[in-house]
Amino acid sequence: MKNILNQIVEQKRIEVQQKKQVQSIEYLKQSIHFLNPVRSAKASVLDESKTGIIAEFKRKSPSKGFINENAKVEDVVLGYEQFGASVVSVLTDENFFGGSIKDLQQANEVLSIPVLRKDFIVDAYQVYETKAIGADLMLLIAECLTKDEVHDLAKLAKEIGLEVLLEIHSEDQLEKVNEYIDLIGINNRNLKTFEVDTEKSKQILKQLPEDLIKVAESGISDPEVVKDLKAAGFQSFLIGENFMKNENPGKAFQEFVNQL
Ligand SMILES: O=C(O)c1ccccc1NCC(=O)[C@H](O)[C@H](O)COP(=O)(O)O
Repeated sequence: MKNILNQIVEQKRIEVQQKKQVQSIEYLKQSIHFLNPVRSAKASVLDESKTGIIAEFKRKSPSKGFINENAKVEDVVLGYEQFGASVVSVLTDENFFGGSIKDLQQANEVLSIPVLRKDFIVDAYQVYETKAIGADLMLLIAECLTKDEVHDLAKLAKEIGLEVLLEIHSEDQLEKVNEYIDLIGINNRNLKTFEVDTEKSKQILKQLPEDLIKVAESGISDPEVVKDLKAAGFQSFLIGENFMKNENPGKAFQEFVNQL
């Protein structure tokens, strides 16, 4: 049986082919020449006046269904920034996460901190698109890409001025790390069972390359876990649902940060 990631990627490939019919890759390439340089996520995570948290705007998910369907992007992300988020992550996948490119553009317009495009990138077209919509960094998921694909997509991203977060689910995926990766994330969520185990991040931590920013991802809902992961050596924490499940995610973020 296909796991959820296989299903998402299959759908994503169809989507990308459809997009190419509407707007050519050549058009996208031309449209990125006049864009501003990126706001560095690496620098923002290392900035000690901030929390190291990558706070996510997430309307729904395959594991939880609707979390906060009608949340207003600007209100949420400005709350995140005001109370010390280092980066804001915006899901742009529509089918499985209820996100959109418009959500990312709206976030980008009001934020000073870097914006991560959270999607399932499998084609160079999406890398140009990520730059064209104004994101500062993009996610690559090792589980759904070959070593060569990770290399080529990350290299292209760097050439056009994007930073790259590579997400891994297990130690054997570390062989896909290359010189174009800026941040490495360990996803605590098992994509077959949706169970989260925040201890998983710690188990792989010691084997991560020294020079990369280390991000613990998914299932974090307790400030004590952040403290523990920080003491273990993580510099950054990607958190979505725990904030988004509240009516006022920005306020939930503030209360969480006050406990750190
Ligand atoms: O969130 C899911 O259910 C999910 C399912 C399949 C693939 C990816 C999924 N999530 C993407 C993410 O990486 C999370 O949104 C992110 O790490 C934040 O996680 P959380 O704090 O648990 O919302």
